Amino acid sequence: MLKLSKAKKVFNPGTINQNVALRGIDLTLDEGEFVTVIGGNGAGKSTLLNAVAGSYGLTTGQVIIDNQDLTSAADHQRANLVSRVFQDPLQGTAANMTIAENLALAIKRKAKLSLSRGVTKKRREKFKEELSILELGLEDRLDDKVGLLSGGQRQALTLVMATIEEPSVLLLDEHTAALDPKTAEKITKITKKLVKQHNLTTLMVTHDLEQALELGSRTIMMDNGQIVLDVAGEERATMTINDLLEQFNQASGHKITNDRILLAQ
Ligand SMILES: Nc1ncnc2c1ncn2[C@@H]1O[C@H](COP(=O)(O)OP(=O)(O)OP(=O)(O)O)[C@@H](O)[C@H]1O
Repeated sequence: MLKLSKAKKVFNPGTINQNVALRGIDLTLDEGEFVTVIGGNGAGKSTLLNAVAGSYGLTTGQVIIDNQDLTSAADHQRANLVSRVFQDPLQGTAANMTIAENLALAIKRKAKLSLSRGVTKKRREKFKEELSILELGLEDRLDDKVGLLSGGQRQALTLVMATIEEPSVLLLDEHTAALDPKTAEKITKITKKLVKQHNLTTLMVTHDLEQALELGSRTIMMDNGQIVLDVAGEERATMTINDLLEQFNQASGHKITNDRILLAQ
């Protein structure tokens, strides 16, 4: 469960560069709920994820995960609860380590075991099992260096690393944006499978409106540091991209300005 309560973030307060990035966000994700987040440039999407991850503190308001108030906890203190996958497929994995060693590191973060103890026979079986979900054949390449993998394979591995220990909250930060369309589609499918398999509470920022409606069960749109639209259920299930853009225009009073969304249309 994730709950943001009256979350406000002001950058450079009291200076000429003061910028209110979040204007009192109230957002609750139930256990296992998968919410997609869209919005224009500078709407506050990254700031929202950063606030959950603890990359920086909120100016006011609260972040609650599994009924624990983590508002003042730093990112390393939230590492056991929050996993995040970034846009760059090279960011989440260590190129000069093997697939098995990378996965062992992901487990070690929680188990506090040494790396050598991390790659046990039993764990190799678990890694194989997890990797087979991807249907990329990585389960047969446990001892290959990650640097040998393609961008898409690395992002798929990053997703397994982020989900294998079943974090309380999974944050996906435009994690398919840097991939070619075909690979992005594969990673989208893998995301769906892994989130379902582990029943993860997930918040995903995307500029791909089709993906925003395809994944998860609820979509929120942000504008100027606020949630201006929150759709789920039957309404969302029958929604087209045009409907979504139209509703955004009505709710925000202007057309969406996001270079990447516009390029993708
Ligand atoms: N570290 C920072 N210092 C000062 N201002 C910041 C900082 N990070 C973000 N901002 C400002 O906060 C606002 C929200 O930014 P944020 O990056 O969250 O938007 P976004 O919705 O992710 O946009 P985009 O889609 O363009 O990446 C913007 O006005 C941005 O300039």
